[in-house]
Amino acid sequence: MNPEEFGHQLFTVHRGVQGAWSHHDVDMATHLPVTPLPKYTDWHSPLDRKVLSGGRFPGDVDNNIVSSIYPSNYVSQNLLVRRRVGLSCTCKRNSGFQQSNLSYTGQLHSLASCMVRENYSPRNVSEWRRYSPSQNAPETPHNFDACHLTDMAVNLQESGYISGESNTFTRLSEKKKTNPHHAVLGHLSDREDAPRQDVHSHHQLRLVRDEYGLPVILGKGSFGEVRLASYGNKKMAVKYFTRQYSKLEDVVNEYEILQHIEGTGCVPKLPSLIETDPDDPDFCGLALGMEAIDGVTLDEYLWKHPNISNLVWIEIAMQIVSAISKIHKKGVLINDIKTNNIMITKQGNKHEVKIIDFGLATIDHGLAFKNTSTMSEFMHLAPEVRCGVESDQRSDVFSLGVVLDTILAFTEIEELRIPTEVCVQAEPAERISASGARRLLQLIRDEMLIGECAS
Ligand SMILES: Nc1ncnc2c1ncn2[C@@H]1O[C@H](COP(=O)(O)OP(=O)(O)OP(=O)(O)O)[C@@H](O)[C@H]1O
Repeated sequence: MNPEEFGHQLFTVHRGVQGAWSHHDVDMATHLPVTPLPKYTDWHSPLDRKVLSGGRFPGDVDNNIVSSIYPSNYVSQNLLVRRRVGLSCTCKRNSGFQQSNLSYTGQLHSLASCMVRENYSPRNVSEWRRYSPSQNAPETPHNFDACHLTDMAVNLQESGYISGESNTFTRLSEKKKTNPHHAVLGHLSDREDAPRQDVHSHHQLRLVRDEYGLPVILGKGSFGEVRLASYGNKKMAVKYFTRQYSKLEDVVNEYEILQHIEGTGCVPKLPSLIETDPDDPDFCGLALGMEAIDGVTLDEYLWKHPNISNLVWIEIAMQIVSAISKIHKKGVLINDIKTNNIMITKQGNKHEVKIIDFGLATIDHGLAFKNTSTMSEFMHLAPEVRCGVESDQRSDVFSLGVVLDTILAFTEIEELRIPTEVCVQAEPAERISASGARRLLQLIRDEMLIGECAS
C-alpha cells in the first residue's frame, strides 16, 4: 500500500525521497485508525481482553503494525490475579497477527499516540512498561521507558500531531535528563542529590528459588527480608522493606550511606536501588541490592564455633572494631551495632568481618529516638540513647562494647574484658573511641602472638 494514501492527516514526512523514507522521517498521525484485532483476542484466549484503543504507525516498513491498549488479567508467580492495563504492538503478517519486532521509534510513536487518546498518566505508562509484551519477549528489541514515552507524547502534542486536552504529561526528561528511572521514582526526581546511577528494575533481577519454587531468604529483620538474587552473572542480596514500616526515603538513605562507606571494604559492595512492583501489598516500591555476603551473622557464628582459637576470636574482634573506626572516620554513625548486624565470612583459614544493616545510620549527625517508652528492651543501645538523647560516636562505641561482651560471654577469653569495659562505660565521656579500642586490641593480639611463639 502506498503510505501516502493515508493522507496528510495521518503523518508528515520531514525528509527523504518519496517512497523511500524510513520511519525516522515521519511524525505520528493525528488520528490513527482503531483496529478491531479479532485474532489477537483469540491468540490470548485464556485472558479476558478487550481492546480499548488501537493505532497504526504508517511510516514503518510494514503498514500493518498495530498498537493497542487493553485491560488484562495478570497472573503472578504466586497465582494472585491482578488487573492491569497492557500494551501490545502487533503486526499483521501473512499468517495473521503476531508479536512484532517493531522499531523502537515505531513502538514509541504508536504507544504515545494511544496514550494521549486514552489520557493515561506516566504512572500508567510505567505499568505498561512493566507488563508489556516487550518485557516477556526477549526478541523484542527495546523495553518501553516511561520517561521516553512521556516526552514523546509531549512532543506529539506540542507539534500538533496529537490533539486532545491531555495535560497529564509533563516533560520528565527536563527534570532529570540522566536517569529515566527518576520518572518512576517520583519523589526522587525532585531531589538535586538524587542518585543517578544504580537504579535497576526488578525485571532485570532473577530471584534464586529453592526446590519448591520459593525465593531463597538470606535473613529476616524487623524491616523486611533479604533475598538471594542474580543480576546478570552476579549473585546479590536484595533487601525488601516492609511497606508498613518503611518509606522510600529510608531505603534511599540506607543506599546512600552504603555507597558512601563502600570504600572502607567492611560493608557489602555494589549497593544499588531496585524498583519493585509498586502495587506489592507487602513491600515498599524500592529495594536495596548489594553484594551477597557468603557467611553467617556473628550471633550464629558464636553459637556454632565458640571453640575456635582465642587468637582467631581476637582477630575477629579486632576486625569488628577496626570496621567501626573506619566507618566513623567517614562521618557515619551506625546507631544499631549488634551481633545480628555483623557477618563473618571465611575463606580458607581467613575470617573476614562485614557490617550490614545501615537502616538507622546517619551521616554527620546523630539520631534521637522519640518514643522512648519501649526503648528499655534495646539493650545493645547506649543508656543515654534509650532515654532519647541524640546518638554520637560514643553511643556506637557502647554498642560495640556490648558486642565484645557477647564474644567474651561465649568464648571466655579474659583478654577481651578490658576492651569491653572501656567501651560500655555508663558515662559517654569515659568511653574509649573506636580507633582507641582498635589499638588496644592490636596490643592484646600482638602479646598473644608473642606468647604463642614463646610457647
Ligand atoms: N548483604 C547480605 N548478604 C547476606 N545476608 C544478608 C545481607 N544483608 C542482610 N543479610 C541477612 O538478612 C538479615 C536481615 O538483614 P538486616 O539486618 O539488614 O535487616 P533489618 O530488617 O534491618 O534487621 P534488624 O531487625 O536488625 O533491623 C541479616 O541478619 C542477615 O542474616
